[in-house]
Amino acid sequence: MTTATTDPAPTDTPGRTDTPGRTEPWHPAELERRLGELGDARYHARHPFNQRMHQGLLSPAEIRRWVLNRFHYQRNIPVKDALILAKFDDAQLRRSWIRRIRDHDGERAGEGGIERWLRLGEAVGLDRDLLLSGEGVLPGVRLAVGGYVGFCRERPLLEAVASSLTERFAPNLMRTRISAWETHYDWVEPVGLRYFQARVAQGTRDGEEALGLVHAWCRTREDQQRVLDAFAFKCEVLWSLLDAVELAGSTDEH
Ligand SMILES: O=C(O)c1cc(C(=O)O)c2c(n1)C(=O)C(=O)c1cc(C(=O)O)[nH]c1-2
Repeated sequence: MTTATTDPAPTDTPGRTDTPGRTEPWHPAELERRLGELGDARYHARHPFNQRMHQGLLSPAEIRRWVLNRFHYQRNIPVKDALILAKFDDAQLRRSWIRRIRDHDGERAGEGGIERWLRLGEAVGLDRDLLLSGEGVLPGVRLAVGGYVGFCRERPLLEAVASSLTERFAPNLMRTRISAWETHYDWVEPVGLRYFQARVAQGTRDGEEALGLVHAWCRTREDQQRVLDAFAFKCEVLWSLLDAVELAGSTDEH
């Protein structure tokens, strides 16, 4: 963690003021333990759809439905990161956070995570124009993604940053996913896996950065509880997205 060595607490972080009756924060390790416990129980790695994906039980139509719907999440990540960026009043932190937008949008057309996801689409047999059109995105997926973007727009900086802490769990899930796809879905062209391969390092770095900021900003146990609540909310976003994708399968032929 290179950032947040001074006092970058934004004005919306309540710990800066003398709130009567505020509770001393937990040790950072205790906050991390609680995040870990929540993640173990509620991160979408445990969702039945992901479990079936890892066991090789998804049909090509289900894989395609997931890729198409997850594209709606992917294209909104830089939007929510721009909303978070606008809340920072510190140049160094903005400089660091803006990297997330570059990771997804690339430096120029044809690069970056969104492009890699479009190639994943092609690798599973989906035309990039279809993904870009937004056609076929399920209502529940729109609601879940809209909920995440809205949360980052409306909530204070501490909570918006904390909602990205699920990324600390993503690298392990990516490793499991890559190996499951190589084993069970060999009809997918390997170039499609590049998105997941790149996210292992990006997710690790982004998750650690967000954790460092959260530790630096939490002055009270109430702040830390807000972090846990934001994290739980984000777990629900990811879970709801997969619920919608899973449910659509019960009415589709595949
Ligand atoms: O495929 C996944 O399971 C997964 C999970 C997450 C996550 O846990 O938030 C992200 C991603 N992927 C991802 O690709 C990504 O770019 C990303 C950004 C963020 C975020 O909250 O800022 N989460 C995630």
